[in-house]
Amino acid sequence: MEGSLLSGLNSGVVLSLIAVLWTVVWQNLQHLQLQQFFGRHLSRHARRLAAMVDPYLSVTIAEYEGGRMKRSDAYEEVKAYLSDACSRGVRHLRAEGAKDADKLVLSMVDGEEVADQFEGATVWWWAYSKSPPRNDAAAAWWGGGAAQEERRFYRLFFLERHRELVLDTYLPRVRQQGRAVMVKNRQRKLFTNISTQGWSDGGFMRSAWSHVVFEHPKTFDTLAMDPAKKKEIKDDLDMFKNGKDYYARVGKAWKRGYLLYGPPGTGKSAMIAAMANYLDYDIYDIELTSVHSNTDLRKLFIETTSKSIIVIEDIDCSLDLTGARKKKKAAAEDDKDKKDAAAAAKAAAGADKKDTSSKVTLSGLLNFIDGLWSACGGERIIVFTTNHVQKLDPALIRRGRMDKHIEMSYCGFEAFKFLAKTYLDVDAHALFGAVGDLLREVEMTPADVAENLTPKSLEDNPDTCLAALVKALEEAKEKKASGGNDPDEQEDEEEQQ
Ligand SMILES: Nc1ncnc2c1ncn2[C@@H]1O[C@H](COP(=O)(O)OP(=O)(O)OP(=O)(O)O)[C@@H](O)[C@H]1O
Ligand SMILES: [Mg+2]
Repeated sequence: MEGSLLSGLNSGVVLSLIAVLWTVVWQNLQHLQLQQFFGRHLSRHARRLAAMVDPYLSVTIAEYEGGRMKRSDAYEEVKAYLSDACSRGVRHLRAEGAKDADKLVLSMVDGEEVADQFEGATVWWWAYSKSPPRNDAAAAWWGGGAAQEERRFYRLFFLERHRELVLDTYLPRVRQQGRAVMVKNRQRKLFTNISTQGWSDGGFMRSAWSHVVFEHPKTFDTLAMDPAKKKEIKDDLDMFKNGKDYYARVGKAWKRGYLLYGPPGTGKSAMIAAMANYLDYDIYDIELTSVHSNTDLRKLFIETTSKSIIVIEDIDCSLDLTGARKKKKAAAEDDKDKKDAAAAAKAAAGADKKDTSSKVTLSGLLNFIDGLWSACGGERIIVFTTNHVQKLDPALIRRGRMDKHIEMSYCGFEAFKFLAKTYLDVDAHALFGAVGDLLREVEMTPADVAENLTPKSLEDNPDTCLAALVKALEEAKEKKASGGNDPDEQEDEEEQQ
């Protein structure tokens, strides 16, 4: 018994060695471009030979599935599972940061192998990668265009007599445990899209997104807004998060659109951060101006993972349908800053160029939100923000696409009281009445109120901070009375002419 196990193990190691050698030989053949000459015959014979002597089976799990469109969940799960298993037996490891700042998540580097035990059976995991081919014909087969990146794989070897155990019990267990490890080590991420300029030239990026760890401190507890409105939003988010069965029952894709609109500084971006922290989701922040076609936009979408918030900020400024406004705004700003008409013309020309290079259209965007592709994955929230809701195409913001419209408005008395509590730790004060009256007369954003309430020196206290706010509000009121114009309104007026 022991002998057969030993011989089993030995032949396992020998066969793995043969597999490794074969890969090296194969890669070199490719390298020498003799692959077409020998490759097909050799690989067929080798496979036949292996089938005669090999009592082992293998399962290969590739990093990408569906061509190169989607990262494989199974691959990530196996990687996470092995990160627990492999720190024991592997000599060469790759390390990534973990949720706990002192810890590292380890995985095998390519070419490493690790054995695992399961209900008396031994299996071996082997990590390897394939380099992109160097001739054009093979490159086209590889993934369309001149693919630049390696492909990574895990291959599992096991004895034929363990086929059922491994396929029916072990592999599902690996995926399950992998998911648990992923949750344990999960750091929330803030993704942004890489410019897609290179894609259409035939190049290929490993991922369309780059990311940093998401560590925004804003939560609903520190977001000043009407408590009733805040509760409504939190309830809506809870319903969404726990709504898997509901969405399946009514036959809708598990996603929800939010439109946040309001003047600058009213907390739209802050609200997105609070939503992500509340739901424990990742954020994908799409910069539409660096997406060059509808196809690229779709690719971006497919690469997002579930449990995420997809954000397009200032949607009115990024789409073709408001291109004219953008040019006018750029020109106006330049005029104001530099008093230089030539520079303004140049800026407008620059805006022109940008518009022609970005081919994302309204219909592309609509498709992105609720086309057939949008149903893949699930559990995604899409958020648009804008300062000018009235300029958006009604098709874009109709219910079903943007299900919930949230107005982020100027600071009201309730929001002020909240900010006073957060910033100064006061619930009541003699100046509250004056602030309340002034807030009814003048519009001030929560960002400005918060700034006035922030202590500026060690001598500052609630009295001085509140007095500073009252002063700022009075100044704003005087300005309003003397006819000071809001630049946004001015711009709107210009446009209407
Ligand atoms: N309601 C609020 N409660 C607490 N802080 C707020 C609130 N609104 C704004 N702030 C603070 O003001 C600053 C600016 O807010 P934010 O960036 O969210 O505004 P915005 O609406 O996204 O503006 P823009 O339209 O210019 O992008 C942030 O530091 C934010 O924390
Ligand atoms: Mg913002």
